[in-house]
Amino acid sequence: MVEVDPVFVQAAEHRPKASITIAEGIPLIDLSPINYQDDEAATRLKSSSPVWNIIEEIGRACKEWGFFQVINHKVPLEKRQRIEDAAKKFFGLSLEEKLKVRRDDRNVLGYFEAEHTKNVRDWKEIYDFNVQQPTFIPPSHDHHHDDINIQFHWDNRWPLNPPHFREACEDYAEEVEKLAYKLMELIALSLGLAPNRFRGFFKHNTSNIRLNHYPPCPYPHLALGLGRHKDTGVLTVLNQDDVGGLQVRRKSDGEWITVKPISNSFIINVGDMIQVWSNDAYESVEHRVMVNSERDRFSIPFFLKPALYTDVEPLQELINDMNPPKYKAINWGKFRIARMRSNFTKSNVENLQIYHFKLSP
Ligand SMILES: O=C(O)CCC(=O)C(=O)O
Ligand SMILES: [Fe+2]
Repeated sequence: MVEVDPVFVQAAEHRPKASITIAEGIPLIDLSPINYQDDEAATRLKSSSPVWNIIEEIGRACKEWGFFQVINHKVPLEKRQRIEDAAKKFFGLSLEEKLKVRRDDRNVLGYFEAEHTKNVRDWKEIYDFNVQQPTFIPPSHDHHHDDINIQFHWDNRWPLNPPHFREACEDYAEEVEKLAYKLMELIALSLGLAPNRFRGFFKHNTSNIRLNHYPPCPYPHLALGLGRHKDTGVLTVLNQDDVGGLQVRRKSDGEWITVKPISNSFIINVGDMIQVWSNDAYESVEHRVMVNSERDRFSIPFFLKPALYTDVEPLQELINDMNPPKYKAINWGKFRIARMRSNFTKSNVENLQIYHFKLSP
């Protein structure tokens, strides 16, 4: 009998059910008609009808699910395989080796094995790196050395092993970032906005990639690889392997639905900041990760995030007398840092959420 470490045990209502529901409904979108990789001209959208069909499908998926999957996305398979391989090799190193690049209470990037979500420890180990260098930009223009400016740093910590780890990570990041910007154009169009409406928010972006490793767990009925949460950023582009375990909370009935892995696809989900920009037209949806007792699972999310100094608020074009703004401005830097703090330790208070910024009706 394996002794259960109580730090990992989920409250009864948050444990996975014995019977799982596989998602039929998560829309699968074929991006074949979108040729953003070819040349300069192709990066501008051609408004052919197949492209408009995709825009419509994306709009519907964002409204009904907050999630969709894409195939024929043009991220080269070889780059994807290289980072997957690098992740496996990195997590296969000794703990002592991995701890050399462990994140600490000043620098939030690197390896971490003790993350908590909603105050319960996740059954996983992770490695985070930021996509843009230099990664530290003061969250406000007024250069005050207040709490926020001095508490955290974002400096990538690259391990010496495996060899070419950094290169594999950076090459993949470049590709997946292009896909994320293209998806943001499509999302903008689906909201009736100019395709480049969001682009300016990412000049000094704080986007990051996370390598997740969920080892086999002796009590998968009690623990979760990653507890229920919503992604705080703008958009997530997730690469999951063939093991499965991601569950999405279906908006129509609140049921947890397992997302079936499809090879060489990406799972896309709307983050909190799209919810605010779109004034709740598109909502960020809860999801979680189940573990199993037999197989290691690996996943690689790319989190698209704005510059720290960005004030995120409902977009002018989307609000009017009939649809007044539902949120006051959220400073991304402050929001992110408040959430970062809560990831480090167990605490009794709920962490900061976008609904704390809701304006009363
Ligand atoms: O591992 C997964 O499938 C999901 C990961 C995730 O939701 C996250 O890291 O925010
Ligand atoms: Fe997530």
